[in-house]
Amino acid sequence: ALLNCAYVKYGRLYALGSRFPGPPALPLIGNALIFLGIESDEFVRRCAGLARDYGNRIRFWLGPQLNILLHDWRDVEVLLNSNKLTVKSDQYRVLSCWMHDGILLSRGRKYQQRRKLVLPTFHFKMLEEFLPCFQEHTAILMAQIRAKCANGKPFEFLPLLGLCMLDTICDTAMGVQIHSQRNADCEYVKALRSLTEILHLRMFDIKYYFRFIFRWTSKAAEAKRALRIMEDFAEKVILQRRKELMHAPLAQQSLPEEDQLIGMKRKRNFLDILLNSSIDGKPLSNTDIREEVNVFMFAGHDTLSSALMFFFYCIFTNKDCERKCYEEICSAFGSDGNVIEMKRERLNQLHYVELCIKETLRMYPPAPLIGRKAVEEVTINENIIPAGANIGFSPYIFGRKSEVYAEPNTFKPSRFDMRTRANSTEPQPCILTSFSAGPRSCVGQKYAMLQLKVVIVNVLLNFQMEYVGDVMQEPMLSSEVTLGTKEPLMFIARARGTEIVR
Ligand code: HEM
Repeated sequence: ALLNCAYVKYGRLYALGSRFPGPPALPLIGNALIFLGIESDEFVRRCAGLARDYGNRIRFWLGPQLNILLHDWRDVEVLLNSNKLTVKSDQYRVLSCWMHDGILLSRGRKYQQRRKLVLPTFHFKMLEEFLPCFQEHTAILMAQIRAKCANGKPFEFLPLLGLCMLDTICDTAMGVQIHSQRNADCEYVKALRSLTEILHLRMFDIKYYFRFIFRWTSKAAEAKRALRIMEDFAEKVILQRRKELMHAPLAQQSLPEEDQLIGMKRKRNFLDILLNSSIDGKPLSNTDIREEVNVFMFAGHDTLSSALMFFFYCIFTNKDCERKCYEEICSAFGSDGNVIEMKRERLNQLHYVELCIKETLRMYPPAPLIGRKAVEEVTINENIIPAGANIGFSPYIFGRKSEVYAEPNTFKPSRFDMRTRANSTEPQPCILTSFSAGPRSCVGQKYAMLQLKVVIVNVLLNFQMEYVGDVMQEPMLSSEVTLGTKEPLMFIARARGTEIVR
């Protein structure tokens, strides 16, 4: 009877899975050894190695779990745009202790409600209101870099960017100033860091993957403690804000709905919007709100710091691009870095900077892997994907495909310039998958673009930097939850118009 059950459950999965090429699998554990105990820098290389050895459609087994990687652009298009493939893959399950049923993980009707709820928070008027907040936290980053200029030594840029993004997302998501740029040792920041690290371990290291094993490890206690700190923090903020909003002047509450969401004069944040929202006529509970706030915190800071670090690496190692970005910024904002009037119309003029951002995201996508689960059998361009299979797609591997991007290892922002692409000989289509696409695309894309531009404008107007490392050798990448590098990327900075002190 057991064999019969196993046959019914896994027979078709196995039969259809075997049609895809992939490394030889061992009984019971499948290909789990490929990922056993690997370091984060190995992960990207192993996935890229699989794609090189077995092509655009690959399968590998993690125990009884079938995983299929798709990198043919026709498959990717179907995968990302399909309404049948919106459920996240099993790997995301480890995030559920933190995100619970928030927009990132939820599915079905709940997901549709959440997406509808969250979208207005990214309305362009709302984003415009965030500009002073972006600028305020970036000004502290400028002071930090200035301090690095003074001692003239190479410094690691990523931690500075990370704390700046953390301060900003906390402020825009919850309206709270945690001042992590001034005090990186605060309990909340440490908890967030430790949790993100453990979650990545859990996603890919088989030692931590299964809950019944993980719960006995020291990491489980560490994660539990970090989660408690963060949940308590968010809960306190929500309660406090709920109380404040209850006492908000009546005049504000009688504003038309659109204005209530985005038009109020005082500084607003995502939390306020969620507190004013309802689903099926019922206001959201504290738990519902906490789930969404957690998603923002998770999705909205490491992605941005990774993108910024690679952006600066790309342009400081491509001096011509740096010069063009600088000139464009000067023509929109003037050349005085001390008096920057941050306006959306000006940021919109930064066409070349935007091309450089896109090109950076192609070469170094902050979210290097995206996963979906086939809950029912689906056909993608004549290939049948069995129900129960995880389908993975890596924007990193895809971004380096020569069939899609000519000279994929060269930083060439013009490839995204639709104004010149009409006469281009480059392969079509030139798509950017770093924010995903289709029904589960990144809702924070516009927020991200604005925030990136604000930091870039400030840094380029105030500083010139040099990358301290071998310009001819691409850095070795590592994949934690977001893409990073094995060795830190070091830079020397000097205030514009002065000499580098060595
Ligand atoms: C450069 C920065 C960013 C990149 C590259 C990025 C990339 C992505 C990607 C690839 C996904 C799809 C994940 C998946 O399908 O599993 C995603 C989803 C998401 N992102 Fe972003 N993101 C960025 C910034 C942000 C920011 C700043 C926020 C919020 C403030 C945000 C909020 C979200 C949310 C809520 C989702 C879930 C959407 C859904 O499932 O419907 N992201 N992001």
